[in-house]
Amino acid sequence: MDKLKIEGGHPLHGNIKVSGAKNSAVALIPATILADSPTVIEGLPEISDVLTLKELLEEIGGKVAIHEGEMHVNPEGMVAMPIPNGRVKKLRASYYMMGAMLGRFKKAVIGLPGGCHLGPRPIDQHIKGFEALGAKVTNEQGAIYLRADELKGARIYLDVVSVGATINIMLAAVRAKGQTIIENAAKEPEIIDVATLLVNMGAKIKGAGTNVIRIDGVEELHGTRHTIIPDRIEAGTYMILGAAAGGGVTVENVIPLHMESLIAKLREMGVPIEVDDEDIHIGKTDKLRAVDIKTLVYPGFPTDLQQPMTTLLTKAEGTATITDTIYSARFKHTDELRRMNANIKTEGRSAFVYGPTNLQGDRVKASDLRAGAALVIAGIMAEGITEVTGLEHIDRGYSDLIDKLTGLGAVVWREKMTEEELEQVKNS
Ligand SMILES: CC(=O)N[C@H]1[C@@H](OP(=O)(O)OP(=O)(O)OC[C@H]2O[C@@H](n3ccc(=O)[nH]c3=O)[C@H](O)[C@@H]2O)O[C@H](CO)[C@@H](O)[C@@H]1O
Ligand SMILES: C=C(OP(=O)(O)O)C(=O)O
Repeated sequence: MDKLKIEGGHPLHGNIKVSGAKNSAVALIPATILADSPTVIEGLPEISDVLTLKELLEEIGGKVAIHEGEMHVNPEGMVAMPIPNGRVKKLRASYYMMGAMLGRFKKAVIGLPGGCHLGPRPIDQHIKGFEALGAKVTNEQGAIYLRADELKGARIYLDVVSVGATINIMLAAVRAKGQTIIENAAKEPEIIDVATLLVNMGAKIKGAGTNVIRIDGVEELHGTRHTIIPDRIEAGTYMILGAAAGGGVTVENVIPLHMESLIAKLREMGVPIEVDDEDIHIGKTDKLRAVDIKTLVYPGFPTDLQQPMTTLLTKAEGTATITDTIYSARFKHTDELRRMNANIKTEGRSAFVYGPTNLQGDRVKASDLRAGAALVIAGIMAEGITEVTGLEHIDRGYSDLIDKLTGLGAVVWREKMTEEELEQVKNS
């Protein structure tokens, strides 16, 4: 196992290019199961979630190759094999195998999904949707069994706005008989990306990106070629990094419309920002103002950027209140930031950051993916050396992290952990 070492205090400048979106990729890859002929997905990020999903497709008989950021999936040999816990536990998005397999085979057996520990992550709305389409869903010894004689379109109202449930129901409904209407659907850009792939495969979907999605089921889908959208959370992470340690950072390969809530908050803090067609330039700032953040469903402020933003707010003048309305327990990063000299209190679903403070390098542990991003930014801002463990979380979502950061002038490298350190991590 590796740890990340960061020598803080070096100002960053230059250009950094965003990769394809993790939260699209993890749904697009299972979606390839629904076609009867090969699909190519272009612009994939080099992250462990993509590799785990490749293995899951192979487990059910798919032929999958990745070459220069392109994934070629031949679904012809796929069968409705049960997928036990092992790999499924490594990521949350393995739940998209449920919708995709149900859509193609009308049955699936899948272990319960894993992913970041952010407090409770129920999948009741996914199951409600599958049942409305005619599937019988049971939970037997830690695995979900889904079976349907046939899937029939239905009107499904989501009790909570959920990205995962919206996509999963869409995956199952595209090959159901008749029309499905998803009401109170999530509107995230990743949903539009998945719908675009499905439509290019021959599906009939209207309204993706609004809160009502209409799907007219079709008998079969064919393979296609699809380019994934840029990762708005990776882009946001580097914009925040630019504001934290930048002497002028340009984030390339961005869809600026996806970044509006973050751009507004950074400007409110006093960060100079210039927006071009596909690039966002973060100017140099010496003084930042504290702002309040409330995470909301898209187009509100994304929960996935709440943790990196907490780090930036340690540098801002005044008190910032951060409220996570999506994941109430997404605050494990604050314990680690406190070790680095941040002044943060948490209460219920809010954190209060009292700034400015100068962060000091320390040994810290990433408890989840975006906590990892928050700690990497903290290490770059801090005085001295920071060591970050828990890299398996960061590797799930940040493509070429070290090369990208070094390209901006950061001093960051990976080192093997000693036996003693491994023992400490095991016991912590
Ligand atoms: C793989 C993927 O795309 N993950 C993203 C997805 O996660 P995830 O799919 O877990 O998030 P959802 O959008 O589905 O969930 C949003 C909220 O609804 C709740 N809920 C969800 C489903 C359900 O059946 N019942 C229920 O109560 C959740 O607990 C959460 O409070 O959206 C989150 C919110 O943007 C992001 O942090 C994750 O990065
Ligand atoms: C929480 C995240 O991922 P996942 O839902 O895959 O755990 C994330 O991308 O921030």
